[in-house]
This record gives sequence, structure tokens and C-alpha cells, in this order.
Amino acid sequence: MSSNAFGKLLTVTTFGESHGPAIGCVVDGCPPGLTLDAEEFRHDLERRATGRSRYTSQRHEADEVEILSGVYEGRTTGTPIALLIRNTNQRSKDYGDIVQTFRPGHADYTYWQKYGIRDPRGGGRSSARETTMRVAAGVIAKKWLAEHHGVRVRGYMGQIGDITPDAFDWDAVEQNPFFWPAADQVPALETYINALRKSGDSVGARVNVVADGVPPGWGEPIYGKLDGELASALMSINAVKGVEIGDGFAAVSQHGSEHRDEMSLDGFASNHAGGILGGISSGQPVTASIVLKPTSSILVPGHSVNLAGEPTEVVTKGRHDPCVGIRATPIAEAMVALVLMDQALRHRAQCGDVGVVEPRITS
Ligand SMILES: C=C(O[C@@H]1CC(C(=O)O)=C[C@@H](OP(=O)(O)O)[C@H]1O)C(=O)O
Repeated sequence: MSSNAFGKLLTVTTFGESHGPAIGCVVDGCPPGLTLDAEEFRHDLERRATGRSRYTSQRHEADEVEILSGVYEGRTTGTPIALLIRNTNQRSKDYGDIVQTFRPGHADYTYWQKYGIRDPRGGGRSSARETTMRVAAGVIAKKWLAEHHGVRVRGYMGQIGDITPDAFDWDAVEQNPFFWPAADQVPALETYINALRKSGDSVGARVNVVADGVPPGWGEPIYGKLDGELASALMSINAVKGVEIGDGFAAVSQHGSEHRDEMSLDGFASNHAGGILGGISSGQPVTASIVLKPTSSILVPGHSVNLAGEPTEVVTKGRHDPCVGIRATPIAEAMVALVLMDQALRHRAQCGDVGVVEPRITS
């Protein structure tokens, strides 16, 4: 399988460059009969898109999905679902200066070393524009998971720079451009991001995802562990530098008596494991976190080298995000949903309709 595809029974292949004519994906393995309309992609694509608030890149793309195949009379047919979004707002001249230089912290240098050729316009294939198609594919997975298993995948921003939420409310998350769970802090975040943008710099962020309703049994126990595949899928998102499942790295200072999630027939007493034990879902909410690095395309001058091997200074022009993490919540949700749907299909393929096995712990 090429590096542009992932999944086993549900596979997703994305294609396209940020400043090419279009981006797209092929979702293969979706069972037949799921109702699907191009309008259903709009909500999540809007949540991810640039130019929808003043705190993100000001590139304005409509992100209109065309369904090219795999859907007949509004229902999936079981054949590959091809989705296409045309790029309409490229401004390739912004990238004139980086044709000859490598932005520090960006993939310019590594793409050059790997391929000996690169599309510098908008970062080409390495652009976060590619994540649009992950979100589109994720819409299908979210819908299938909800309809067939009552699973709901939701995310929120858990930290931006040094700021952490002082309260938690799912309703607040969708009411501000930061996916921030504490409404009272939103004005302070606005001030913070405005100042950051003016300074020409950027900052990192943490995004947390919770999948509720995942039944016990999903995940392959050794090489296809649910947590392993979540980590791989989440780490493949642009700018992600860290992934945690459950308590993640906080486990380093915990004792076994604290970390284990004690059980009774009424439920688990805690969820340090993030809903996964031995690579298999336990029936508790599946929780994952990602950390996204600060955007590397910034106005603060930085040292680099050019194609001639000379020292140079780079200042990135154009329309960039002061914090790529601001738009990452729907992307992380999509990757979690796609992994879960793939694992659900794999569990069904091997174990059939193994239903409730006693004792079943309520979660
Ligand atoms: C286009 C998107 O994000 C882009 C991601 C990006 C980068 O370097 O990753 C750089 C910018 O590209 P451009 O200079 O073409 O505006 C962002 O706008 C998108 O997410 O849809």
C-alpha cells in the first residue's frame, strides 16, 4: 500500500496539492446502503476550513465536495467512493521566494532530499490543505459509526501555548473558533492570538478527542492494536509531534494502584487507559490527545540555506495560521473515526456478530 493510503478493510487514499487544480480522496470498503449526500460534508469541512475566522489563514476556499463515484440514488453502493474538491483560491506568487530556499521547520528540505524535486507552491503535497480530504472521509466514518454502533467522536482544544481550559462544557466547544471548552476564556484567547499574529510568530496546541459508545472488542491485539493505529493515524496529521492515549505520558509518574482502572459490574472507576486495554477497546470512552507544533511558516526571520548551498534568511509571506492547532480538532476527530470504522469492520470480519459476553461491565 502506498504512503498516500491507510486502513485495512476501510481504506482512504488522498491525492492532490495545495495549489494544484483539485484535491481528493478515494474511500474504499464502506459497506453499501449508507445514505450519503454532498451536503453532509459541509459542516465538518467548514469547521476545518481556512478563512472562517480572523484567527486562521485567510485563504478562502468554498470546499465544495463533488461525489464522483460509489453513491447511487443517495446511498453508498459498496464500490469506491471518490470525493473531489477543486482548489479555487491559490496565490502561488507568495511562494516565489521559497522556490530557492528551505523554510526552517517546514518539509521543504526533507521533500527535496527525498525526491530531488518539489512543488513549492503552498507547500505542495506537504500542505495542511491535504487534511481537507481526511475530514471529508471522516464524515463517512462518523456517520457509519453513529448509525451502526451509536458511536460519537468529538474533539476540543485542550491547550494553546501555556493556556489551559478553566472549565469544561461540550456546548461551548462549538461556539467559538478555537474549539475551546470554557466560554469565559474566549476573549482572552482572541487577544492572545491577535497579539501573536501581530508579532509574526506562532504557537503550538493540544487537541483532545473522545469517542463515546465504542463497544468492547475493537482492535487487533498485537500488530493492529487500536491504540497503535490511532497513534499512527493521528501522528500522520501535519504538524503533529506527540500523541497520547488516555493518560499518555502522565503515566510516567503514576503508580499501578492509581493507573489501573478498577472494575465493578456497575462500571470502571476511572479511565486512565483511554478505553483501550491490550490494544482492544474496553467499552469505556476512547480518549486520545495530539500536540501540534507551532506553524513553521512565520514572519519572524530565520536562518536557512538556499539551493546553491549559501546561508540565507527566510521570512515566509502569505496567508498562514498563527496556530495550526486551531483548525485541527475536526481533523483529529476524522482520523479517530476512520480508524474506529476500520477496526469495527475488521472485528466483524473475524469475530462475526459476537454479541454481549458475560460479564459485561457497564461504562
Ligand atoms: C489551504 C489550507 O491551508 C494552508 C496550509 C498551509 C501550509 O503550509 O500547510 C499554508 C497556507 O496555504 P496558502 O498559502 O495557499 O494559503 C494555508 O492556507 C487549508 O487548510 O485548506
